[in-house]
Amino acid sequence: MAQFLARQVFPHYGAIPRSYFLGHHRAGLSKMKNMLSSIDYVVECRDYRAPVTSMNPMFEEALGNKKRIIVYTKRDLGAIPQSPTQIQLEQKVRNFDRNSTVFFTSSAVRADVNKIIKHLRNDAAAPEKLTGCRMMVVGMPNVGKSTLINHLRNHGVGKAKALKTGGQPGITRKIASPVKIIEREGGSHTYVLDTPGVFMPYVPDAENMLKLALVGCVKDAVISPVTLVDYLLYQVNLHDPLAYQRWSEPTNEVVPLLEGFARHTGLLMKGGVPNLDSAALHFIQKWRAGEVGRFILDDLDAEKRRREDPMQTERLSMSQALKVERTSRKNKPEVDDPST
Ligand SMILES: Nc1nc2c(ncn2[C@@H]2O[C@H](COP(=O)(O)OP(=O)(O)OP(=O)(O)O)[C@@H](O)[C@H]2O)c(=O)[nH]1
Repeated sequence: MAQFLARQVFPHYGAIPRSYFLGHHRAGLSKMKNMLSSIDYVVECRDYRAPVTSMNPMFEEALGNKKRIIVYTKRDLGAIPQSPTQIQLEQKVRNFDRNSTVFFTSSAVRADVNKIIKHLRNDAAAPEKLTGCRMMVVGMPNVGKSTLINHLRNHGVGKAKALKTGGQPGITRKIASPVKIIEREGGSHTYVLDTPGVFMPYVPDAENMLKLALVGCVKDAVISPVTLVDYLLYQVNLHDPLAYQRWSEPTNEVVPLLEGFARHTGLLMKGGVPNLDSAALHFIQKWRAGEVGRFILDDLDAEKRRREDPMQTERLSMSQALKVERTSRKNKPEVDDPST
């Protein structure tokens, strides 16, 4: 067989929607801002598999200078534990966030969650306040905020799950009641509020929209699953073209890959025709479960170069982003909220 050459550029960015800013995102963000005066501490969650792209600049503006930690969730899905790749990429991410305290967690790994509890025991105390310390967990939809709070509560005060979690974005729609995660003698306990995931009003770069959809920040119905798998295939091939060898030999063509996958997994329609949409959704789920390679979607070296170039560092401000979103809504039929 001729040597396989992976695509170095993804060629299909054409018709990707750039917005997924739903009513409960807007309302959640505004409520967070209004509540800020009663909040002592912010935990910002980002997805480990898209550490740069899953950072929502809206939070920078909305949450101001509150004391904060950053937690990169779903660590188990972004690299092999303890591998040199994991160590290197975490170092690079830490370098981006030099002024913040940063954690990388797999919710199921006790040691990861305990490190956060240990830090918060010292750092998130408010002994002068009768109400204790009130923290808010924020982040893009589906990054694992509620799951993290459930684990903090379990490891912190030994109590069972308090919040509903799920594989699609939008499970938490309103700011929840405070959940106690640390108990202290004298009553200055630490409480956490869960918040609805908030997407950005406008994503200028179509590739970032594909990354956010792949990691699950966007509902699966918003972008065609075959397009998403095509982008995923481009990414998998850059990392390890043998990661899908159970279903296909290395290829840059999404349709033969999905046909092979559908045949192996029985996703066939009448007459044995492969069901490509269904195969695409299942293939994405396999990747999200860590079964098609564990790697991150962001190119951290390119991001470093971008940050070092002062001409490129400018980001859209909140009002600019909202303006672009309003204009694109006027020009196009609005993206429905498929979850309502
Ligand atoms: N593999 C893995 N899955 C995780 C981890 N943390 C969360 N998840 C899964 O990610 C999905 C989303 O988790 P949630 O806690 O509901 O996410 P959320 O940020 O609260 O979501 P919204 O309600 O949309 O704001 C669930 O299926 C979790 O089981 C993790 O560290 N590793």
